[in-house]
Amino acid sequence: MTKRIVVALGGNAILTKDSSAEAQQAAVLSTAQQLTSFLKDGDTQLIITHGNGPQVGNLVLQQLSGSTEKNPAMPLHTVGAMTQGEIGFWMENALNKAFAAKNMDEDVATIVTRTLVDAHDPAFQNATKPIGPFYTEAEVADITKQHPDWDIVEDAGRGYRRVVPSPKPISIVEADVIKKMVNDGITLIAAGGGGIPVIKENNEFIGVDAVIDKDFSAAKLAELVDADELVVLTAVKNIFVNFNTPEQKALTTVTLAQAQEYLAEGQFAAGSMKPKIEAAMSFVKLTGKKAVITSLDNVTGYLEDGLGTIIVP
Ligand SMILES: Nc1ncnc2c1ncn2[C@@H]1O[C@H](COP(=O)(O)OP(=O)(O)O)[C@@H](O)[C@H]1O
Ligand SMILES: NC(=O)OP(=O)(O)O
Repeated sequence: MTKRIVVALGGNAILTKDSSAEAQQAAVLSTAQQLTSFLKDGDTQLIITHGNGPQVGNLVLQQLSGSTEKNPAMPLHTVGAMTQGEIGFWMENALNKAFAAKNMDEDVATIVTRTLVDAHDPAFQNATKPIGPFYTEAEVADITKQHPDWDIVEDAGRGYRRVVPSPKPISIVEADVIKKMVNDGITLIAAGGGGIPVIKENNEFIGVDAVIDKDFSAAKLAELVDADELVVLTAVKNIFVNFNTPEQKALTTVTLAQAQEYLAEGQFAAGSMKPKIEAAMSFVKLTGKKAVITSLDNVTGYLEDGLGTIIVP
């Protein structure tokens, strides 16, 4: 029976250290090589979604640095759309190459995707999503002078970053089109960067300035396209309780009830593992299907031996 999988790619799938186009394309190629394993059985449909935090923030900076009255900087939602094109292009090339190397004949495409959000989502009053580069404490003073309207916060001990609002996805506008395309056998890159945030007014979609968390959009997309599995690929093979302590313990199969307990205990860091587990849990709760959180380099380990953290009803 055909299986439909939505994969959410973490930051390390695209950007390691070097932000150049060459380095990001090299990272995307190595990601694509791992992803081909999902299609080995010839009976799986794959929808790939990815983050855009570093890219959208960097592109906003480039927009601002060259902006003039005749050539104004584009708003954040439109810059988000640009990153879907940018990363989708890299991913298409990489998948073509990776499939060809394995003599696999797969069509690939990217769909510029809009994600519906609530104009009254409280997230618009409280910026939480880090985008763009990291700044040192000394650089923050300078950046704040240049951009007094920006919110800048410390990001998990790694430096300071600009944060923007990150409303929760209500729906994915292109969900039905995506379903049709995967049913036609196309490996699809969709809802990149969490999707372009839009609100609906008088039957029209209007872009709003925010960056949606790709793990939440992936879960919403997986729910709307009736996916059999949601697979969140990040930098760790398993999620842990007592993470980074001597009592650290890897989680293998976890029920929703257990995951809820760990969440309530504060086992998962906000802004990193917490949104992933929340997104995974929401998919499992709403669909009764399973969600997986593991690393990119464990794709084969998961597919062949069930390794990773698997969340079940
Ligand atoms: N309880 C936990 N178990 C495993 N990893 C955790 C936990 N809490 C925080 N993390 C961190 O969360 C990271 C994943 O979040 P992040 O780097 O934001 O994801 P992304 O892959 O989407 O870029 C892991 O690499 C790990 O460093
Ligand atoms: N949009 C989004 O969630 O991007 P990152 O995963 O890169 O933060």
